[in-house]
Amino acid sequence: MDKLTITASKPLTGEVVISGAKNAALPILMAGVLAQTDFIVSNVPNLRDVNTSCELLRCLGADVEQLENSRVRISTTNLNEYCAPYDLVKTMRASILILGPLLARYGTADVSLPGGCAIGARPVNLHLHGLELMGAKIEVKEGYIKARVDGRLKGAHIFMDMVSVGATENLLMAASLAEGTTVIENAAREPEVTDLANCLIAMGAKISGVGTATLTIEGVERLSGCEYRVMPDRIETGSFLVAAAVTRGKIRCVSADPSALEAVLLKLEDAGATITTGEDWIELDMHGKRPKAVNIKTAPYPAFPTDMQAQFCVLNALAEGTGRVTETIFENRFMHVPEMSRMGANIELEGNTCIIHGIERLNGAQVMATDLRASASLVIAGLMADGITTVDRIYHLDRGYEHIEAKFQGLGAEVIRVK
Ligand SMILES: CC(=O)N[C@H]1[C@@H](OP(=O)(O)OP(=O)(O)OC[C@H]2O[C@@H](n3ccc(=O)[nH]c3=O)[C@H](O)[C@@H]2O)O[C@H](CO)[C@@H](O)[C@@H]1O
Ligand SMILES: C=C(OP(=O)(O)O)C(=O)O
Repeated sequence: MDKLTITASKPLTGEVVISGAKNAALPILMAGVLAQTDFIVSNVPNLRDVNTSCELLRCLGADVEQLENSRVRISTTNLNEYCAPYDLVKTMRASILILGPLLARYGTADVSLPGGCAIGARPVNLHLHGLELMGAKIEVKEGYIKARVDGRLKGAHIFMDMVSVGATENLLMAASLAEGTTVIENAAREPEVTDLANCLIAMGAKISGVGTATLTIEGVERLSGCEYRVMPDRIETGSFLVAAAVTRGKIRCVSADPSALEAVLLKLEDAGATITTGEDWIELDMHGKRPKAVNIKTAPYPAFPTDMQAQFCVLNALAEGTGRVTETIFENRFMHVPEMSRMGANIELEGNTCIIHGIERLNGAQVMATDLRASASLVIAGLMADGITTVDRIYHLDRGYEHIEAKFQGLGAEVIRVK
């Protein structure tokens, strides 16, 4: 199994090109099921989860070509299966996003229940409840969600009890082909939801309120393919910016979107960084100084993203002062803490809050993580650790970071993949 070795680094410097966003690309690929003509998605990152999504679409009978230049072409002409099997769903939770599109277009969908994962239980009740309000008959049998509807789904008024990115995306896709108007209240406003909505609009969907907590969808009878470019990955961007901050460096992220990252950029400024932005780039300069500790509380967008929590734990572990990090989205998203402690970090965990007392440097160690952002945080920690850090089980990283070692190398770090 591949590993990454990380050597203590000089301040990171230079430019890094940001890839398309995993968390936007996956729902957009699933939306391919809704399109009656060829659909081309560009700026698709080359990631394990993208390959799994293409595999899932192929398993339904869709023709999927992964083209040069980060493009994927999807044709549903031969789609004739309506089941997302356990073997694929268990490797990628985003598979649940096939449920809404399959049901809306074909009236039938069997999707394996995803179950929990390292970061928490991750239930799907809001997805199912919304689809039931739209007229679907759903039963859970033998580990599968079996959803059926006679004719088309019907527009409905849906109030989400909690802000859920995945449920908002599933219901948005389903409502696009439903009969009548659907209103989704307390919808997630994450930029990836907005990117999906813009893609659906480009396919012919009628959606208003995009980017707000109330989405109104007037269902249409058919959606056609289009060519759609996935937004830049705000979490990849944030991860590189934190790496530059902890190494006291100066980097520029290009092909990025500063508008999607405001909460993170403000915290980096609080930590002492100078942030400069252009339309599609972000520059961070730490002026060779140690970051100052910052307090973080994760919450739905536009608040601080849970997907950046682990990276900011590392920032605080190396900062001047004490920072509190509170996780409110997932009940178990501190898998990086024991591993960081093994590297010498001074962290106390109290319920859903970490109290982190910064130290000057960590110690290299053999570490592993059981989720994606925890793994990324350990790579960043390794850059400011004396000796060598080895990060095991990097298949998690390969789910979400394209060419991670090459990108770090381009910024002057010694991050090497060992086969
Ligand atoms: C709001 C939020 O920050 N969502 C994050 C979540 O999206 P993802 O779509 O995976 O998860 P949700 O947004 O649906 O989950 C948000 C919260 O709602 C709960 N829930 C969700 C669905 C449901 O049917 N019932 C239910 O109770 C979840 O347990 C969780 O506590 O993980 C992704 C991967 O880390 C992140 O990119 C998203 O930013
Ligand atoms: C946990 C993540 O992804 P997933 O929902 O695919 O597990 C993530 O993107 O940080």
